[in-house]
Amino acid sequence: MSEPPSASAVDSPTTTDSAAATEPDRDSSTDTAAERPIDGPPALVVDGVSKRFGSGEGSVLAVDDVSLTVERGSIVGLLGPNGAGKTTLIKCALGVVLPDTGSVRVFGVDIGGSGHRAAYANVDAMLEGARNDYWRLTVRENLRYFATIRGIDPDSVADRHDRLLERLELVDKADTAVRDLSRGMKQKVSLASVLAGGAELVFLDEPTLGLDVESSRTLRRELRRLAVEEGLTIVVSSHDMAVIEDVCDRVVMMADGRIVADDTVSALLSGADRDAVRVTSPDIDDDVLAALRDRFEVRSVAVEGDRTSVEVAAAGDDLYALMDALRAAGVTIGDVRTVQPDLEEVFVDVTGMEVDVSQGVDDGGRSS
Ligand SMILES: Nc1ncnc2c1ncn2[C@@H]1O[C@H](COP(=O)(O)OP(=O)(O)OP(=O)(O)O)[C@@H](O)[C@H]1O
Repeated sequence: MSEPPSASAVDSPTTTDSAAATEPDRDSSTDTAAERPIDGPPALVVDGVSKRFGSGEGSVLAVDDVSLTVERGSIVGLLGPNGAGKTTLIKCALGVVLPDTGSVRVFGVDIGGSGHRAAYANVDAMLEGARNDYWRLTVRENLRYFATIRGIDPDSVADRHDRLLERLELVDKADTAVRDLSRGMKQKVSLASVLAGGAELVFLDEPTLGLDVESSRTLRRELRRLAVEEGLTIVVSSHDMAVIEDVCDRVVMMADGRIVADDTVSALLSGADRDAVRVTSPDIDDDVLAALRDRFEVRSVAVEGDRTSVEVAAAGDDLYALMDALRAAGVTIGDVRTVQPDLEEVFVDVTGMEVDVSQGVDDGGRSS
């Protein structure tokens, strides 16, 4: 049977009682989302967490003294190149990996303390895409199953499940076995399953992996709605900049196990030193490009038919100098546009690394 393990069953060398992450006992100290007041401590407080794998020379410091607070009802994006420590940090926050130092509090409860089961009553995760679906069960049965293992009578949340199916455009597939769905559909079922039990804090690792453009848009819309209308707190790790830019209130960038930037999307974009213009003309040949490269920072060149576009870092006086240089070279300017920085460029600036395009992000033709 092709029934992959649930997110709670992620292998790790050092684990706590991993079942606590997604299959908590509903003891008297836990309450349901509806019962818990909206005010209260932050959804997540990570304080000075470090995690090293292995020992001696070959060891890896995956997370290096990271502190982070995530307010209730916010969506925080976790960005970083491969190996930056994102997944390890999430696993530390989930209690699936034990940090070497530091503490994690979930809705005010220290997960290292005796209350860890209570802490996890309202946390769930989608790690590694569609792996937490039960493929022999139908879509609706999956939702009922995941509500049940969180200690919730599935009949009592049937309306919520109907809404989720509707919002994620899964109504037509509600009675279809998950194994018969496309990869993208399975991905959406995974998300619905994570949300089915009413967890108040969810960690989503690459939630749009394998989704087509339309499905990705639907999912992003639903994530925002869940945060804004239902107060869900979401920590999303993705290489897909569109997801991060679209849905996140705030972005935390990691590199080499450390946080290297932590701000709102707009603040990160406006702080980027990225003033540039893109000039398009049929007259930009190799000689013109060489002359431009001598005097300016040429960011990219793209050739389309008989027209060449060149993106040059230029603002203020540099912009006048650029225009003068183009005129002197006999270039007829067909089109000039200012280029707004995007999150991908901020990411490259901050981490000094390229986004891994194999993980679903293309470079928008900038890599010529
Ligand atoms: N179980 C483990 N045993 C040994 N090393 C590990 C383990 N898990 C992660 N690492 C190492 O820790 C570092 C951080 O890995 P992690 O998976 O947290 O990064 P990431 O930012 O999530 O990367 P990606 O974007 O590729 O998923 C890497 O060098 C990785 O090889």
